[in-house]
Amino acid sequence: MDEAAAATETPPPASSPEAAPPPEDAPSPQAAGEMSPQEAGEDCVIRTRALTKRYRGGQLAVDGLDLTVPAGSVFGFLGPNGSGKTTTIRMLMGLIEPTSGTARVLGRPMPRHARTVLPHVGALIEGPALYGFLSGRDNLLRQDAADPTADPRTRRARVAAALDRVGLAAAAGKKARAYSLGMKQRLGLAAALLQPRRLLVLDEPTNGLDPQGMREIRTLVRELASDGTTVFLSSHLLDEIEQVCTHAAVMARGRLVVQGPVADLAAGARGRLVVTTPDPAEAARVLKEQGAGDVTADGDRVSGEPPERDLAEVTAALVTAGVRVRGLVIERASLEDAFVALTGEGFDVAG
Ligand SMILES: Nc1ncnc2c1ncn2[C@@H]1O[C@H](COP(=O)(O)OP(=O)(O)OP(=O)(O)O)[C@@H](O)[C@H]1O
Repeated sequence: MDEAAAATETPPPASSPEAAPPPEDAPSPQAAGEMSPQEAGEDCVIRTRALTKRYRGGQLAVDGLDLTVPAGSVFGFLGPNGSGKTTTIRMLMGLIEPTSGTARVLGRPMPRHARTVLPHVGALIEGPALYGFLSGRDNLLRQDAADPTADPRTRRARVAAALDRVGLAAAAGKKARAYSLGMKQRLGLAAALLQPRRLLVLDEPTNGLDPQGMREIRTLVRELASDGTTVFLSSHLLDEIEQVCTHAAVMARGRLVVQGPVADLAAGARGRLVVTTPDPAEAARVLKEQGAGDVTADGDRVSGEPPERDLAEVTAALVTAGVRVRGLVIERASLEDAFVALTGEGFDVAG
């Protein structure tokens, strides 16, 4: 934990107000192997090439990552614990240096352009740093005061608006140590929203929250995205990504497994044929005979990989064999199915 522990978790504020970085990078001396602005793509909010991080202890945490996050997307960065998500986010935010490869955020190379990029990025990384003895409002006032790009004249109004946005207006005067975990997460989000942002980077924003708290954060993420902010959100929860994200990248053991629109990723995996019947043993036999793969029976539910042939034939074969069919459907593949199909392993690795 040496290097990361030494780094601040909150991105360093810029030391002088600077204009929004244009997507086309100003001509600047570029290191060999760095992307040209054209390559970076104007509509990409985050783009990495062969991004790699090996920690001092020798752990290869991120291995040759090529990530492309389109502008306006809610991008889910998905992977089991230890797959390299936080390490990637730390590199994107300029908190740690990559071992090799490049990362561009808002069209600019990081960490070199951190001072111009970070004022346009709201980040919530590994839980917000809060002063327990201060109220939620005072925490935000203090954070805003530490940001040289923030206008002090509008500070109170912006803090009030951010608290309102995350549903903490009524609890604004309460000491942060009395906040629930969900309220602390929301306060962290409010801190990320003190200024208009082009990109929000949220590392496991629903971690440790109860289902209600998770729903609230998800709703908030959707609202923020509908305002045009690109949201990059890491999670180890597949259904969370399916519910809230337009795009996703799947990581496993430091490597990118797949990325793209969520609908396409799930469609890449075939659904399962599910037969509901009081005759599961006979149904399983017929399904296997008809070419279904990986047939399993659970109570009155028999499922398998759909065979190539017409389902009408499968249904007829079941009926001919005397199987009483109550239902026969193809269940839509989930992102989890896609993950399992792509990696050949379950999702709860090292959970
Ligand atoms: N500071 C560090 N020093 C050495 N190894 C580290 C450090 N931080 C993380 N690692 C290792 O790098 C790998 C990737 O960790 P990382 O935290 O990036 O994964 P993650 O996908 O974010 O997982 P989690 O959800 O558990 O945070 C893990 O094997 C982890 O043990």
